[in-house]
Amino acid sequence: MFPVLQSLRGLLILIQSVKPKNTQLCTCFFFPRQLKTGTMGEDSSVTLFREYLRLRTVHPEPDYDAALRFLDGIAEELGLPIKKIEVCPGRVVSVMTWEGTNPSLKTILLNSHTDVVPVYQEHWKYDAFAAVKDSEGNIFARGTQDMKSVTIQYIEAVRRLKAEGKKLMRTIHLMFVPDEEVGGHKGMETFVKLPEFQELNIGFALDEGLANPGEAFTVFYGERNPWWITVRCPGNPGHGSRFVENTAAEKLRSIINSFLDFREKEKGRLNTSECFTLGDVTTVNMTMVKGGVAYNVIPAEMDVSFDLRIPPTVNLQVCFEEQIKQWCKEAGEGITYDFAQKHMNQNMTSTDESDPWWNAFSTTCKAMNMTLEKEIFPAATDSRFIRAVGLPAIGFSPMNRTPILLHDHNEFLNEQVFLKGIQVYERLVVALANVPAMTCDA
Ligand code: MET
Ligand SMILES: [Zn+2]
Ligand SMILES: [Zn+2]
Repeated sequence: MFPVLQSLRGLLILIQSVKPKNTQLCTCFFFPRQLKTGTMGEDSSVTLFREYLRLRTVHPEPDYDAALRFLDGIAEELGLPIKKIEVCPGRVVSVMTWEGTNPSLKTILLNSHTDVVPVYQEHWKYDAFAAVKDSEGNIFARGTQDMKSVTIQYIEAVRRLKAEGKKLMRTIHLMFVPDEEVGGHKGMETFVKLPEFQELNIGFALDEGLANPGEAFTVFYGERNPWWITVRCPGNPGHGSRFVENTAAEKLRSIINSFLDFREKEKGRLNTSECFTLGDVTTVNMTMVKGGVAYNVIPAEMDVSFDLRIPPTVNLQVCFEEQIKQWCKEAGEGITYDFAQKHMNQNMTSTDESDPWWNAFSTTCKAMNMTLEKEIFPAATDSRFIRAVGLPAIGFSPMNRTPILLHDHNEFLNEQVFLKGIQVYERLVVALANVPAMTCDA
């Protein structure tokens, strides 16, 4: 071996060993990000993605300041203005804007949330915030699928279009929102009601979707409604050695049975119908139980919580809540319930070929030989608040040939899939921004 090369390698190993594990060398001080190649021949978009994955915007205490600084840096690189709106104390929405040639037209929103859900680190192959890339190009980190990939893909698509000197007709807003993973109360739910949201003059929105393990890409035109409910069962207390009447536990059992019997029925409906996906049935999961103070004291109250996800086609107020009331009545006296989430809006976005937004979206995908599978989103995203104010929104994360691993251990995304997604957005952004003026623009 040439001694020079050998010592260069030695130097690199030395640098690698003194820097914190898995942090980036190149983007920090060796090469500016604009270069096509980042770390060790890696595409600079991938390097940026990995850098973003390392920010610990994880609940219960997300480092939102780190994300805000990161996004500020990007806005500066891209030469785009960035606006910050503090919707609640410590909860800031940032909006980066690329103005179109006709700024009076309705705009296109590219939305993404900056927070991620917690991890069980002991179940991960690698540090969940190290963004390790294995020999197959799979990048492991919390947020690779949900949804830091999409954030960086939007950014990189816009960066490339700008670099090509493209001018788009409609204005593009890239929006970065906190707290999606905890219900959006201090994020999108509040923001859509503010004048600053109105001022964005949005005509159509893209937000997150899900990976598809096959060749196709899944797109979501509606969502199930999340209902998070706690049922409180009061009862007579007493000594643990007696047959006390009317106990909390007996009521609790009845409630649990009612909810879980319904769960079985819905599971059966999903499994027996070929044309149903998860978004077409109601899921019920018992997620928390509380009550009791000692082995030999019959408790005065026992509470149980459920996570329900209800398809937009179910009559929520009349049928569903009545059903819950009935179950409570059957279970005994004094049972009450309250909601931590009770989304009622059931707006869906048109996927009719005559709809100009959908037409632009779907024909662009077709032109790229992509197959689309249209579904109802089984969980919940910030799209529900966008649709609730009457705007069309499509949930889409360009990840095919990828197992669905959001919120799971060892969440990953392959770098080739990630890179392909940037090209997809490049085409989609152009198509959507150039949808001709229509009646809603007036
Ligand atoms: C119901 S709040 C949404 C939080 C998360 N996105 C979920 O679907 O669970
Ligand atoms: Zn998400
Ligand atoms: Zn999520």
